[in-house]
Amino acid sequence: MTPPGQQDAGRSFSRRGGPRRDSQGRTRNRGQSGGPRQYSASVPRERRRTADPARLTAYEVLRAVSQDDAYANLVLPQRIAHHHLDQRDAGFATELTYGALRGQGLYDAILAECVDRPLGQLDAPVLDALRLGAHQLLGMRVKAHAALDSTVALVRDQIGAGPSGLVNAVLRKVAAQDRDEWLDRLTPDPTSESAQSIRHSHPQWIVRALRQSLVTHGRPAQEITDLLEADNAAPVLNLVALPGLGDLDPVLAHGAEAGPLAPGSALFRGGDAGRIPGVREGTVRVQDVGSQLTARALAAAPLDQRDGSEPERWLDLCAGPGGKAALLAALAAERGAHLLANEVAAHRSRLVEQALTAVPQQSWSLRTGDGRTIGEDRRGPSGDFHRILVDAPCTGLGALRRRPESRWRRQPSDLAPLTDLQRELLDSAVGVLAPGGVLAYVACSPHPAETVVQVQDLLRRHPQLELLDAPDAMISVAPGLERSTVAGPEHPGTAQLWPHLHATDAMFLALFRARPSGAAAIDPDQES
Ligand SMILES: C[S@@+](CC[C@H](N)C(=O)[O-])C[C@H]1O[C@@H](n2cnc3c(N)ncnc32)[C@H](O)[C@@H]1O
Repeated sequence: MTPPGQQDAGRSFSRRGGPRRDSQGRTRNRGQSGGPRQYSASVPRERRRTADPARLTAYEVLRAVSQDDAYANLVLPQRIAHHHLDQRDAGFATELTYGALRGQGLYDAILAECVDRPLGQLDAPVLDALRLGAHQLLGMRVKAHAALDSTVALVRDQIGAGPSGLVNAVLRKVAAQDRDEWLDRLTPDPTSESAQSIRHSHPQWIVRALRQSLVTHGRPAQEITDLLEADNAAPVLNLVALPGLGDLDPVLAHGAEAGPLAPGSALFRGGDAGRIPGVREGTVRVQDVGSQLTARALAAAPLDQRDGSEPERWLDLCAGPGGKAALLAALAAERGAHLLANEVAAHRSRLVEQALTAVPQQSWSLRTGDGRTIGEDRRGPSGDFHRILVDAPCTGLGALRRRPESRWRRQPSDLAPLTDLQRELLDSAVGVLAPGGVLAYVACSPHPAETVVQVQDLLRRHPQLELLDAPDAMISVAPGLERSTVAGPEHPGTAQLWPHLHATDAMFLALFRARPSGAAAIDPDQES
């Protein structure tokens, strides 16, 4: 497939029937006549002035991300629709946007070698355009002349003629070496942490945190390379047919394949999710398989000493935007249980409501409020919940492949306030957990401080809790899952999924059960 703009660039290149000459008759274009360069050497002034819509789309998303702190996955579909991109151009714009965002660390390191001033002194729009050019040159199969010509046209069109000469000159330097040559030049010792940070385009503190996470969860430290690579691969769309509501057959007939791990799941590589049968109706939902497994494991975990005379009450304490709530509500509806979905942010609470529209109304209700005050609404023991999900706000280090810009936004200093909030939300949840009820703690992060340390601390603070076997609960809903890949020897009761092993987000799950009143507490240190 010829990338957008590549044919155009080729046409403008040959329109004059041979190399261009300057007013003295000197050849301006040595790239066409068999020299090593593929790009046009024509002066920028003579190039096309308009940006092609696919590249313009990617540029607009990068601008929104760096200027307005926008989320690429939310802005990109809007810009694709605005520019009426067909499927091919939409695919190109998606790869260009996400690739440039994920690869930003590597591309900035390369650009820094090619610019005669610190990158921070470049205008932000120019830097974004350079990143797009660099990704086309080094990360996509776009011919060098097309990458250059189209990026310069984009700059002329969107920023002005002034910086187009700089962009042209810088991208020529970038194009003078291929990706491997750049990697060798920038990282002579490829095994060092700083080299891995550049090679795999992750901030160094995240490389360190992920390596530490692997070791904590019983994985070899060498897997860090696979993990970082998995973060950079475009994720396949994961789908779930809501139990009792969604139908997977038309989804499979539409070109999806059955998901190998989770029941009722499918994987789709064909692009536009909106056209998949059931997605518009909300009975089939886009949801990472790891998320599906954590919700299903909570629903499957055994309660203790319940007589079953009254319907189970379930709580999703941090529900927005509603992915797990929708799956839980559908499971609750099948079992005659009721789910209360709670979310603190009003706009995210509305997203939860939308996510739940396909589920019968009598099976769920919504609360918009701080999860830390949920106990204040409780009136006597009837307010206690039998199954509670605490999918707390976290660093999201486990979902870097799906949120391409997030690795550059997160800071190490984010960790402490997040772990404080996780602890407070967990304590609040324990306060409304019925005796014999099950609490699931989920984090979209493998970071030790957000996972196993939270578990140990919670068990210490609440001796009435026992740790259930989360890997077992997961395997009970996903028989294809190998225990050794989710349970480490030091924390065998907790489950950790990995992008490079399971093709899911790095989701963490711990399950706790409140001992029924009167049952003896056990020393938590012996238990975990
Ligand atoms: C990791 S997300 C939950 C994802 C969700 N379970 C899903 O599957 O779609 C965490 C959510 O917690 C919400 N949140 C943050 N602080 C909260 C609080 N104090 N009480 C309740 N929710 C909170 C955030 O707004 C965010 O929507």
